[in-house]
Amino acid sequence: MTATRVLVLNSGSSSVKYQLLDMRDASRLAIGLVERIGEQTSRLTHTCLTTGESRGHTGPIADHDAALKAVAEELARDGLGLDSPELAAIGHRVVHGGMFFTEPTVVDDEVLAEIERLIPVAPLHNPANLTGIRTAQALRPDLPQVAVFDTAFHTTMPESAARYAIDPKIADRHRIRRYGFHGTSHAYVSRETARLLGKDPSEVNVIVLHLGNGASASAVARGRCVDTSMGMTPLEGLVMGTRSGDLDPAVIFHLARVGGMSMDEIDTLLNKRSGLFGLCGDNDMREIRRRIDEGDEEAALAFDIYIHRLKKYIGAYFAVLGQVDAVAFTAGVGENAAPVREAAIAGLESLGLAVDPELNAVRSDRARIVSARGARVAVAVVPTDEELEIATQTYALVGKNN
Ligand SMILES: Nc1ncnc2c1ncn2[C@@H]1O[C@H](COP(=O)(O)OP(=O)(O)O)[C@@H](O)[C@H]1O
Ligand SMILES: CC(=O)OP(=O)(O)O
Ligand SMILES: [Mg+2]
Repeated sequence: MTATRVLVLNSGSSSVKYQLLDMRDASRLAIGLVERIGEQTSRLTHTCLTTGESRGHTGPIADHDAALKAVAEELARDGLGLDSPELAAIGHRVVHGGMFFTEPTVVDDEVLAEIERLIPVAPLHNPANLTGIRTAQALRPDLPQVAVFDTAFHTTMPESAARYAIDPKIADRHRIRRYGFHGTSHAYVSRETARLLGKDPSEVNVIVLHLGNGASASAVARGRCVDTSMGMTPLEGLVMGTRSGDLDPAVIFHLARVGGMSMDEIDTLLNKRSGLFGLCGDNDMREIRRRIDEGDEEAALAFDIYIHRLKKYIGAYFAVLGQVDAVAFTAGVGENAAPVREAAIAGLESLGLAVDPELNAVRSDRARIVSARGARVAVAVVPTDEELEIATQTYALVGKNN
Protein backbone atom coordinates (compact mmCIF):
# COMPACT_ATOMS: atom_id res chain seq x y z
CA MET A 1 0.00 0.00 0.00
CA THR A 2 1.38 3.44 -0.84
CA ALA A 3 1.30 5.88 2.02
CA THR A 4 -0.61 8.98 0.90
CA ARG A 5 -1.73 10.59 4.15
CA VAL A 6 -0.13 13.54 5.90
CA LEU A 7 -0.85 14.70 9.44
CA VAL A 8 -0.27 18.45 9.89
CA LEU A 9 0.42 19.91 13.34
CA ASN A 10 0.23 23.65 13.89
CA SER A 11 1.42 24.10 17.47
CA GLY A 12 0.89 27.60 18.87
CA SER A 13 1.94 28.91 22.27
CA SER A 14 -1.23 27.58 23.94
CA SER A 15 -2.97 25.58 21.23
CA VAL A 16 -2.51 22.84 18.66
CA LYS A 17 -4.48 22.84 15.41
CA TYR A 18 -4.27 19.66 13.37
CA GLN A 19 -5.51 18.12 10.13
CA LEU A 20 -5.15 14.68 8.61
CA LEU A 21 -5.24 14.83 4.81
CA ASP A 22 -5.21 12.31 2.00
CA MET A 23 -2.84 13.82 -0.55
CA ARG A 24 -4.23 11.84 -3.50
CA ASP A 25 -6.95 14.51 -3.70
CA ALA A 26 -5.95 16.78 -0.79
CA SER A 27 -9.17 15.77 1.02
CA ARG A 28 -9.39 16.21 4.78
CA LEU A 29 -10.04 13.07 6.85
CA ALA A 30 -9.99 14.68 10.30
CA ILE A 31 -9.51 18.14 11.76
CA GLY A 32 -9.28 19.44 15.28
CA LEU A 33 -8.02 21.88 17.83
CA VAL A 34 -6.67 21.72 21.38
CA GLU A 35 -7.03 25.09 23.13
CA ARG A 36 -5.95 26.57 26.47
CA ILE A 37 -3.13 24.03 26.96
CA GLY A 38 -1.70 24.31 30.49
CA GLU A 39 -4.97 25.55 31.99
CA GLN A 40 -7.65 23.65 33.96
CA THR A 41 -10.16 24.25 31.16
CA SER A 42 -8.21 22.90 28.17
CA ARG A 43 -10.53 21.93 25.36
CA LEU A 44 -10.10 19.38 22.60
CA THR A 45 -12.47 19.55 19.62
CA HIS A 46 -12.16 16.80 17.04
CA THR A 47 -14.10 16.15 13.83
CA CYS A 48 -13.79 13.03 11.72
CA LEU A 49 -14.81 14.02 8.19
CA THR A 50 -15.19 10.45 6.96
CA THR A 51 -17.97 9.74 9.49
CA GLY A 52 -19.08 13.34 10.08
CA GLU A 53 -18.79 12.78 13.84
CA SER A 54 -17.55 15.55 16.16
CA ARG A 55 -16.38 15.15 19.76
CA GLY A 56 -15.24 17.61 22.39
CA HIS A 57 -13.69 17.28 25.86
CA THR A 58 -12.92 19.90 28.47
CA GLY A 59 -10.41 19.25 31.26
CA PRO A 60 -6.79 19.92 32.10
CA ILE A 61 -4.20 19.12 29.40
CA ALA A 62 -0.88 20.02 31.01
CA ASP A 63 1.41 20.62 28.03
CA HIS A 64 1.94 20.13 24.28
CA ASP A 65 3.19 16.58 24.82
CA ALA A 66 -0.08 15.62 26.55
CA ALA A 67 -2.06 17.52 23.90
CA LEU A 68 -0.51 15.58 21.06
CA LYS A 69 -1.06 12.26 22.81
CA ALA A 70 -4.74 13.21 23.26
CA VAL A 71 -4.95 14.04 19.54
CA ALA A 72 -3.38 10.66 18.66
CA GLU A 73 -6.03 8.91 20.81
CA GLU A 74 -8.87 10.76 19.08
CA LEU A 75 -7.52 9.83 15.65
CA ALA A 76 -7.17 6.19 16.76
CA ARG A 77 -10.83 6.10 17.87
CA ASP A 78 -11.80 6.89 14.27
CA GLY A 79 -9.49 4.20 12.88
CA LEU A 80 -7.12 6.96 11.70
CA GLY A 81 -4.39 6.34 14.29
CA LEU A 82 -0.76 7.33 13.92
CA ASP A 83 0.16 3.64 13.57
CA SER A 84 -1.54 3.57 10.14
CA PRO A 85 0.70 2.35 7.29
CA GLU A 86 -1.07 4.91 5.09
CA LEU A 87 0.59 7.78 6.93
CA ALA A 88 3.47 9.11 4.77
CA ALA A 89 4.73 11.93 6.99
CA ILE A 90 3.92 14.43 9.70
CA GLY A 91 4.22 18.10 8.71
CA HIS A 92 4.91 20.68 11.43
CA ARG A 93 4.47 24.44 11.33
CA VAL A 94 7.66 25.89 12.80
CA VAL A 95 7.35 29.62 13.40
CA HIS A 96 11.01 30.69 13.42
CA GLY A 97 13.53 29.24 10.99
CA GLY A 98 15.93 32.21 11.08
CA MET A 99 18.07 32.65 7.94
CA PHE A 100 18.99 28.99 7.97
CA PHE A 101 15.83 27.42 6.59
CA THR A 102 14.56 28.65 3.23
CA GLU A 103 12.69 25.45 2.31
CA PRO A 104 10.63 22.75 4.04
CA THR A 105 13.08 20.40 5.70
CA VAL A 106 13.05 16.78 6.89
CA VAL A 107 13.82 16.92 10.61
CA ASP A 108 17.04 15.35 11.91
CA ASP A 109 19.13 16.07 15.03
CA GLU A 110 20.88 19.01 13.37
CA VAL A 111 17.53 20.59 12.35
CA LEU A 112 16.17 20.12 15.88
CA ALA A 113 19.30 21.75 17.32
CA GLU A 114 18.93 24.77 14.99
CA ILE A 115 15.22 25.23 15.89
CA GLU A 116 16.30 25.09 19.52
CA ARG A 117 19.04 27.69 18.95
CA LEU A 118 16.34 30.04 17.62
CA ILE A 119 14.26 29.92 20.84
CA PRO A 120 15.62 33.27 22.11
CA VAL A 121 14.11 35.03 19.06
CA ALA A 122 10.80 33.10 19.19
CA PRO A 123 10.23 32.29 22.87
CA LEU A 124 6.45 31.97 22.52
CA HIS A 125 6.42 29.70 19.49
CA ASN A 126 9.53 27.58 18.88
CA PRO A 127 9.40 25.62 22.20
CA ALA A 128 5.86 24.45 21.37
CA ASN A 129 6.89 23.54 17.81
CA LEU A 130 9.85 21.50 19.17
CA THR A 131 7.66 19.61 21.64
CA GLY A 132 5.25 18.81 18.80
CA ILE A 133 8.06 17.37 16.70
CA ARG A 134 9.63 15.39 19.55
CA THR A 135 6.32 13.87 20.66
CA ALA A 136 5.45 12.95 17.07
CA GLN A 137 8.90 11.38 16.65
CA ALA A 138 8.37 9.31 19.81
CA LEU A 139 4.99 8.11 18.52
CA ARG A 140 6.27 7.26 15.02
CA PRO A 141 10.09 7.12 15.00
CA ASP A 142 10.10 5.59 11.53
CA LEU A 143 8.15 8.40 9.83
CA PRO A 144 9.65 11.51 8.23
CA GLN A 145 8.83 14.62 10.24
CA VAL A 146 8.89 17.71 8.04
CA ALA A 147 9.33 21.25 9.35
CA VAL A 148 7.63 24.01 7.32
CA PHE A 149 8.83 27.43 8.45
CA ASP A 150 6.77 30.62 8.79
CA THR A 151 9.90 32.59 7.94
CA ALA A 152 10.90 30.70 4.75
CA PHE A 153 8.79 32.70 2.26
CA HIS A 154 10.33 35.95 3.52
CA THR A 155 13.98 34.94 3.03
CA THR A 156 13.79 36.55 -0.44
CA MET A 157 13.47 40.04 1.10
CA PRO A 158 16.30 42.35 0.02
CA GLU A 159 18.75 43.47 2.70
CA SER A 160 17.30 46.99 2.47
CA ALA A 161 13.99 45.63 3.84
CA ALA A 162 15.39 42.94 6.13
CA ARG A 163 18.01 45.00 8.02
CA TYR A 164 17.31 47.34 10.90
CA ALA A 165 19.30 50.58 10.92
CA ILE A 166 21.68 49.48 13.68
CA ASP A 167 25.37 48.52 13.77
CA PRO A 168 25.58 45.41 11.53
CA LYS A 169 28.22 43.82 13.77
CA ILE A 170 25.86 43.93 16.75
CA ALA A 171 22.95 42.84 14.57
CA ASP A 172 24.85 39.85 13.18
CA ARG A 173 26.20 38.79 16.55
CA HIS A 174 22.67 38.59 17.95
CA ARG A 175 20.93 37.55 14.70
CA ILE A 176 18.87 40.73 14.76
CA ARG A 177 17.09 41.28 11.44
CA ARG A 178 13.56 41.28 10.04
CA TYR A 179 12.55 37.67 9.39
CA GLY A 180 8.77 38.00 8.91
CA PHE A 181 6.15 35.37 9.79
CA HIS A 182 2.89 33.78 8.52
CA GLY A 183 4.96 33.02 5.39
CA THR A 184 3.04 29.84 4.57
CA SER A 185 -0.14 31.91 4.46
CA HIS A 186 1.41 34.79 2.47
CA ALA A 187 2.79 32.28 -0.07
CA TYR A 188 -0.50 30.41 -0.43
CA VAL A 189 -2.70 33.52 -0.59
CA SER A 190 -0.48 35.41 -3.05
CA ARG A 191 -0.54 32.37 -5.36
CA GLU A 192 -4.30 31.92 -5.01
CA THR A 193 -4.82 35.62 -5.72
CA ALA A 194 -2.88 35.30 -8.97
CA ARG A 195 -5.03 32.31 -9.86
CA LEU A 196 -8.19 34.32 -9.12
CA LEU A 197 -6.94 36.99 -11.55
CA GLY A 198 -6.29 34.30 -14.16
CA LYS A 199 -2.54 35.00 -14.07
CA ASP A 200 0.65 33.20 -13.15
CA PRO A 201 2.16 34.32 -9.80
CA SER A 202 5.23 35.52 -11.75
CA GLU A 203 3.02 38.06 -13.57
CA VAL A 204 1.47 39.91 -10.63
CA ASN A 205 2.29 42.11 -7.65
CA VAL A 206 0.10 41.48 -4.60
CA ILE A 207 -0.28 43.04 -1.16
CA VAL A 208 -1.41 40.30 1.25
CA LEU A 209 -3.10 41.31 4.51
CA HIS A 210 -3.15 38.32 6.89
CA LEU A 211 -5.48 39.52 9.66
CA GLY A 212 -5.98 36.82 12.30
CA ASN A 213 -5.25 37.10 15.99
CA GLY A 214 -1.67 37.68 14.91
CA ALA A 215 -1.64 39.94 11.85
CA SER A 216 0.89 40.80 9.16
CA ALA A 217 1.08 42.42 5.73
CA SER A 218 3.40 41.49 2.91
CA ALA A 219 4.44 42.92 -0.45
CA VAL A 220 4.82 40.13 -3.00
CA ALA A 221 6.45 41.03 -6.33
CA ARG A 222 6.01 38.42 -9.06
CA GLY A 223 5.73 35.59 -6.54
CA ARG A 224 8.60 36.69 -4.26
CA CYS A 225 8.24 38.47 -0.94
CA VAL A 226 10.00 41.85 -0.96
CA ASP A 227 8.76 43.24 2.36
CA THR A 228 6.64 42.21 5.34
CA SER A 229 5.40 43.93 8.47
CA MET A 230 6.56 41.49 11.17
CA GLY A 231 10.21 41.73 12.11
CA MET A 232 12.71 39.84 14.24
CA THR A 233 9.68 38.57 16.19
CA PRO A 234 5.93 38.54 15.47
CA LEU A 235 5.51 41.74 17.54
CA GLU A 236 6.33 44.32 14.86
CA GLY A 237 3.88 45.82 12.38
CA LEU A 238 0.11 45.85 12.41
CA VAL A 239 -2.12 46.26 15.46
CA MET A 240 -3.10 42.69 16.44
CA GLY A 241 -5.48 40.93 18.81
CA THR A 242 -3.18 41.26 21.83
CA ARG A 243 0.09 42.65 20.34
CA SER A 244 0.88 46.34 19.95
CA GLY A 245 2.64 46.12 16.59
CA ASP A 246 4.87 49.12 15.75
CA LEU A 247 5.79 51.47 18.53
CA ASP A 248 8.64 53.85 19.30
CA PRO A 249 11.31 51.60 20.90
CA ALA A 250 11.91 54.33 23.45
CA VAL A 251 8.52 53.48 24.98
CA ILE A 252 10.25 50.37 26.36
CA PHE A 253 13.07 52.41 28.00
CA HIS A 254 10.45 54.75 29.42
CA LEU A 255 8.32 51.93 30.88
CA ALA A 256 11.46 50.45 32.48
CA ARG A 257 13.05 53.65 33.78
CA VAL A 258 10.04 55.76 34.64
CA GLY A 259 7.30 53.12 34.89
CA GLY A 260 9.46 50.76 37.00
CA MET A 261 8.43 47.72 34.98
CA SER A 262 10.71 44.70 34.49
CA MET A 263 11.65 43.50 31.00
CA ASP A 264 9.42 40.44 31.44
CA GLU A 265 6.49 42.64 32.43
CA ILE A 266 6.98 44.85 29.38
CA ASP A 267 7.26 41.78 27.15
CA THR A 268 3.97 40.46 28.50
CA LEU A 269 2.33 43.89 28.20
CA LEU A 270 3.27 44.32 24.53
CA ASN A 271 2.70 40.72 23.40
CA LYS A 272 -0.30 39.64 25.46
CA ARG A 273 -2.10 42.69 26.84
CA SER A 274 -1.89 45.24 24.02
CA GLY A 275 -3.38 45.56 20.54
CA LEU A 276 -7.17 45.52 20.35
CA PHE A 277 -7.37 43.80 23.74
CA GLY A 278 -5.20 46.41 25.42
CA LEU A 279 -7.11 49.25 23.81
CA CYS A 280 -10.65 48.13 24.60
CA GLY A 281 -10.60 44.84 26.57
CA ASP A 282 -11.66 42.67 23.60
CA ASN A 283 -9.50 41.03 20.96
CA ASP A 284 -12.30 39.45 18.95
CA MET A 285 -13.33 41.63 16.02
CA ARG A 286 -16.91 40.30 16.19
CA GLU A 287 -17.25 41.59 19.75
CA ILE A 288 -15.65 44.92 18.84
CA ARG A 289 -18.10 45.45 15.95
CA ARG A 290 -21.02 44.56 18.24
CA ARG A 291 -19.87 47.13 20.78
CA ILE A 292 -19.40 49.77 18.07
CA ASP A 293 -22.97 49.12 16.86
CA GLU A 294 -24.11 49.86 20.43
CA GLY A 295 -22.26 53.18 20.43
CA ASP A 296 -19.22 52.12 22.49
CA GLU A 297 -16.53 54.82 21.98
CA GLU A 298 -13.62 52.80 23.41
CA ALA A 299 -14.28 50.00 20.89
CA ALA A 300 -14.66 52.56 18.08
CA LEU A 301 -11.28 54.11 18.86
CA ALA A 302 -9.61 50.68 19.01
CA PHE A 303 -11.10 49.92 15.57
CA ASP A 304 -9.89 53.26 14.17
CA ILE A 305 -6.33 52.68 15.43
CA TYR A 306 -6.35 49.18 13.90
CA ILE A 307 -7.56 50.54 10.54
CA HIS A 308 -5.18 53.51 10.51
CA ARG A 309 -2.16 51.20 10.88
CA LEU A 310 -3.49 48.87 8.19
CA LYS A 311 -3.96 51.76 5.75
CA LYS A 312 -0.41 52.96 6.39
CA TYR A 313 0.96 49.55 5.41
CA ILE A 314 -1.21 49.38 2.29
CA GLY A 315 0.20 52.77 1.25
CA ALA A 316 3.75 51.77 2.15
CA TYR A 317 3.58 48.58 0.11
CA PHE A 318 2.20 50.45 -2.90
CA ALA A 319 5.37 52.53 -2.69
CA VAL A 320 7.58 49.44 -2.23
CA LEU A 321 6.02 47.58 -5.17
CA GLY A 322 5.58 50.55 -7.52
CA GLN A 323 2.70 48.86 -9.26
CA VAL A 324 0.04 46.68 -7.61
CA ASP A 325 -2.41 44.22 -9.20
CA ALA A 326 -4.33 43.15 -6.11
CA VAL A 327 -4.79 43.67 -2.38
CA ALA A 328 -5.83 40.36 -0.78
CA PHE A 329 -7.50 40.06 2.63
CA THR A 330 -7.15 36.77 4.51
CA ALA A 331 -7.34 34.96 7.92
CA GLY A 332 -10.14 35.22 10.52
CA VAL A 333 -10.65 38.99 10.37
CA GLY A 334 -9.66 39.50 6.72
CA GLU A 335 -11.98 36.76 5.47
CA ASN A 336 -14.97 37.56 7.66
CA ALA A 337 -15.01 41.20 8.72
CA ALA A 338 -16.52 43.20 5.82
CA PRO A 339 -16.35 46.48 7.84
CA VAL A 340 -12.57 46.06 8.25
CA ARG A 341 -12.09 45.63 4.49
CA GLU A 342 -14.38 48.55 3.73
CA ALA A 343 -12.70 50.90 6.22
CA ALA A 344 -9.15 49.89 5.23
CA ILE A 345 -9.79 50.61 1.53
CA ALA A 346 -11.98 53.73 2.03
CA GLY A 347 -10.37 56.89 0.66
CA LEU A 348 -7.73 55.04 -1.40
CA GLU A 349 -9.42 55.75 -4.76
CA SER A 350 -6.38 57.67 -5.96
CA LEU A 351 -4.40 54.40 -5.67
CA GLY A 352 -6.97 52.67 -7.88
CA LEU A 353 -8.67 50.98 -4.93
CA ALA A 354 -12.42 50.86 -4.30
CA VAL A 355 -14.65 48.23 -2.69
CA ASP A 356 -18.10 47.35 -4.02
CA PRO A 357 -20.29 47.41 -0.87
CA GLU A 358 -22.61 44.65 -2.11
CA LEU A 359 -19.85 42.27 -3.16
CA ASN A 360 -17.97 43.03 0.05
CA ALA A 361 -21.01 42.15 2.19
CA VAL A 362 -21.40 38.66 0.67
CA ARG A 363 -20.33 35.91 3.10
CA SER A 364 -18.55 33.02 1.44
CA ASP A 365 -15.66 30.66 2.06
CA ARG A 366 -14.48 30.95 -1.54
CA ALA A 367 -11.83 33.25 -2.98
CA ARG A 368 -13.53 36.26 -4.56
CA ILE A 369 -13.07 39.79 -5.91
CA VAL A 370 -14.88 42.54 -4.00
CA SER A 371 -13.57 45.63 -5.77
CA ALA A 372 -15.86 48.12 -7.51
CA ARG A 373 -16.29 47.80 -11.26
CA GLY A 374 -13.66 49.78 -13.11
CA ALA A 375 -11.26 49.98 -10.14
CA ARG A 376 -7.65 49.69 -11.41
CA VAL A 377 -6.49 47.38 -8.61
CA ALA A 378 -8.41 44.25 -7.55
CA VAL A 379 -9.47 43.91 -3.91
CA ALA A 380 -9.77 40.18 -3.12
CA VAL A 381 -10.89 38.03 -0.21
CA VAL A 382 -8.83 34.82 -0.34
CA PRO A 383 -9.30 32.25 2.45
CA THR A 384 -5.95 31.03 3.68
CA ASP A 385 -5.21 27.35 4.30
CA GLU A 386 -1.92 27.02 6.16
CA GLU A 387 -2.57 23.35 6.94
CA LEU A 388 -3.17 22.43 3.27
CA GLU A 389 -0.04 24.36 2.24
CA ILE A 390 2.03 22.58 4.93
CA ALA A 391 0.63 19.20 3.83
CA THR A 392 1.35 19.96 0.16
CA GLN A 393 4.94 21.02 0.88
CA THR A 394 5.46 18.04 3.21
CA TYR A 395 4.15 15.51 0.71
CA ALA A 396 6.14 17.05 -2.16
CA LEU A 397 9.33 16.72 -0.11
CA VAL A 398 8.70 13.20 1.14
CA GLY A 399 7.69 12.05 -2.34
CA LYS A 400 10.94 13.53 -3.68
CA ASN A 401 13.00 11.72 -1.02
CA ASN A 402 11.41 8.31 -1.58
N1 LIG B 1 -17.29 36.50 11.53
C1 LIG B 1 -16.24 37.20 11.97
N2 LIG B 1 -16.28 38.55 11.95
C2 LIG B 1 -15.24 39.27 12.40
N3 LIG B 1 -14.10 38.73 12.87
C3 LIG B 1 -14.02 37.40 12.91
C4 LIG B 1 -15.07 36.57 12.46
N4 LIG B 1 -14.67 35.28 12.62
C5 LIG B 1 -13.43 35.32 13.16
N5 LIG B 1 -13.04 36.59 13.33
C6 LIG B 1 -11.76 37.06 13.90
O1 LIG B 1 -10.73 36.18 13.54
C7 LIG B 1 -9.82 36.05 14.65
C8 LIG B 1 -9.11 34.72 14.57
O2 LIG B 1 -8.49 34.60 13.32
P1 LIG B 1 -7.57 33.33 12.97
O3 LIG B 1 -7.04 33.55 11.61
O4 LIG B 1 -8.31 32.09 13.24
O5 LIG B 1 -6.43 33.59 14.04
P2 LIG B 1 -5.26 32.72 14.64
O6 LIG B 1 -4.91 31.67 13.60
O7 LIG B 1 -4.19 33.74 14.83
O8 LIG B 1 -5.78 32.13 15.91
C9 LIG B 1 -10.72 36.19 15.87
O9 LIG B 1 -10.01 36.75 16.94
C10 LIG B 1 -11.79 37.14 15.40
O10 LIG B 1 -11.43 38.46 15.75
C1 LIG C 1 3.77 34.12 13.99
C2 LIG C 1 2.43 34.42 14.56
O1 LIG C 1 2.13 35.53 14.92
O2 LIG C 1 1.58 33.41 14.58
P1 LIG C 1 0.08 33.45 15.14
O3 LIG C 1 -0.67 34.46 14.33
O4 LIG C 1 -0.41 32.04 14.88
O5 LIG C 1 0.18 33.81 16.59
MG1 LIG D 1 -3.21 31.90 12.37
